[in-house]
Amino acid sequence: MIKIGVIGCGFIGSQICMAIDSGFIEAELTGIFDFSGEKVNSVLSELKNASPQKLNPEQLSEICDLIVECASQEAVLKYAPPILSNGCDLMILSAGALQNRDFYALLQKTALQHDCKVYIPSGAIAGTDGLKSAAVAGLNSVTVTTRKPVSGLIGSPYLLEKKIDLSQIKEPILLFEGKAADAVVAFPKNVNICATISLCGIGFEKTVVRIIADPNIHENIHELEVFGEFGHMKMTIENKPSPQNPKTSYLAALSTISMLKRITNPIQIGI
Ligand SMILES: NC(=O)C1=CN([C@@H]2O[C@H](COP(=O)(O)OP(=O)(O)OC[C@H]3O[C@@H](n4cnc5c(N)ncnc54)[C@H](O)[C@@H]3O)[C@@H](O)[C@H]2O)C=CC1
Ligand SMILES: O=C([O-])CC(=O)C(=O)O
Repeated sequence: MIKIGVIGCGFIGSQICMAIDSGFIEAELTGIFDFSGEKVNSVLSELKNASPQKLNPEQLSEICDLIVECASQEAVLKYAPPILSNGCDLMILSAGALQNRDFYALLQKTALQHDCKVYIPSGAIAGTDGLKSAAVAGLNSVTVTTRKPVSGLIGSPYLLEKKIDLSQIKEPILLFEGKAADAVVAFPKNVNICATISLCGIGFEKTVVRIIADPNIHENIHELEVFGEFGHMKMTIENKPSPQNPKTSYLAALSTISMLKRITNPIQIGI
């Protein structure tokens, strides 16, 4: 059975641990890590079957086949290179960290050298299958429009830096319009999907991102619009936010669980 380690015991991490614990993902939950001991203990207290060790990321990578990062972009920057250097596969949720070209190249080189893989689930967006296929023939434009309730945006570096107070807004506001490379830095906990879309399509410099704060919605709504040689694609997804972390959509955890099921199954369906 594949040995899995989890970094980050928040919403997504706890959902993965539960899915392994229940047997829905056929794997061994070998170890977990979070810089909050409270979060680690909270996950441990909910497990019925698995008994993962509390280990740091380097220790995890010595005994696991695959580590799932569901912590933060900083965690990816710090832990991904040593994990891959230990020959351990890595699944990345905080995909915005990959906007740095040198870092992306380092991960690619390290993974190749140590014969391991980096997996990026589709997360809170849909349409990555069609986008990847379409990219083969060439794309003209890719635009992501993200609309979130105010509670899902509060605390973002962009709002703090620009001193934008959303608490009293009554109508939707366009907060950001620009390239994905800047969006994932300005809103590191909100638009990791834009990194995933950039990597599937035309890259961080050409992917256009719009971020709207909408006080009248309760869902995280993402629209993807693509033009290319294949034709035109338009996709809208209305995600329920997780009750534990309003920034994160429930679908992000489900997509990670689905990808882990795929990896642990010898029969592969879809691209
Ligand atoms: N790719 C995608 O589509 C999506 C990606 N995300 C990203 O996935 C990650 C996890 O999301 P959630 O589970 O909702 O977050 P969360 O905030 O519920 O949990 C994150 C956990 O990681 C821990 N953590 C943060 N930085 C750490 C570090 N450097 N070392 C150790 N522990 C650390 C925190 O203490 C917390 O317990 C976030 O970065 C989030 O932005 C979220 C939604 C969609
Ligand atoms: O969960 C979502 O709707 C999107 C999100 O936070 C991210 O991409 O970082």
